[in-house]
Amino acid sequence: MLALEELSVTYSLGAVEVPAVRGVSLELAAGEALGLAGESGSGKSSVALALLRLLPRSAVVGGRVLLDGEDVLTMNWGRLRAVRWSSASIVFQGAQHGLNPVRRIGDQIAEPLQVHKLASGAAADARVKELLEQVGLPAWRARSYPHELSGGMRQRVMIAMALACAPQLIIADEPTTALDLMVQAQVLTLIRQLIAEHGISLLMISHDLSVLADVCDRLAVMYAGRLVEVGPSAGEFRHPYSKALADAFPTVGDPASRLAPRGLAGDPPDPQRLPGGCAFHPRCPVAVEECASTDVQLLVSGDRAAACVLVGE
Ligand SMILES: Nc1ncnc2c1ncn2[C@@H]1O[C@H](COP(=O)(O)OP(=O)(O)OP(=O)(O)O)[C@@H](O)[C@H]1O
Repeated sequence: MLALEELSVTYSLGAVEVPAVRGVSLELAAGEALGLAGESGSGKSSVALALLRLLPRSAVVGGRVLLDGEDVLTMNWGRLRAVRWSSASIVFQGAQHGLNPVRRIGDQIAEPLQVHKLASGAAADARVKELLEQVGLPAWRARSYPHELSGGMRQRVMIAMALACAPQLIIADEPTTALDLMVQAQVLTLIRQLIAEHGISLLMISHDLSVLADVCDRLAVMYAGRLVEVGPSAGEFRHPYSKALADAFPTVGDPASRLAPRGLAGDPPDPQRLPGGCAFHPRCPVAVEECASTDVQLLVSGDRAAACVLVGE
């Protein structure tokens, strides 16, 4: 249903070029949930923004984004407007910034319905109530303003908006990062239920692999703008970076794992000064000489692909 082919994003800041995404190829089947993981600055949000063409045209320097076979990057504005919300919608990190503080919740949820001429008047009101109930909020909340809701409730409203036009794909960028742990668990359960009930595909982005593994069928791990591993959520990671990232977070449902010492030494590289060879090699606990010179591509073996000279075919 969704295919990214060699997607590349480079931000130009005057004379400075920041290569944020470097040749990312990924596929997402109908009804599948795919998690995109990586540390801050690895390029995850740039992928999400490029997907719905929410970046300046000059930033997407290469590749294709095929949604049901149609390239989002080259479609005309009319078609793009139709695709946004109704084929694919996005739930951003930090819901409080996504809602208009001076408009009632119900009016904001109804807006995509009206723009896409799917419902207006009483029919839109009825759909808003239905959507609020689907995300676990009482229908009377349609009359509330964003400041009258908690962070978790506002994130539920964002999810209701994303569902409004019954899209095939929802992109959720760190949907629970700004929430406390209890509310985070509730929102994750809600996302899981909704995608299963409505057969929606999900691209969920997070730095937290344990959260992604809890919701998604497959995981893709990014480092310095590249994919370093793609494979099923169940099963062992092969790339040393994915392993280190997985070790950096406690496992959902395993309280003992919270007590173990965790962390990943060093910092991600500056995109303007990427190390030669594998970009992870200066931090890699198992790097060999070859890693400094070999820029290895993703190698598929079984149901998993990893970009590491030590993993092999
Ligand atoms: N508008 C921009 N102009 C210039 N550089 C940018 C811009 N947006 C992102 N970058 C840079 O691109 C790289 C990738 O950023 P991006 O936000 O996509 O990563 P991320 O993995 O989503 O990180 P986070 O989890 O912190 O959002 C970073 O080096 C970032 O500083």
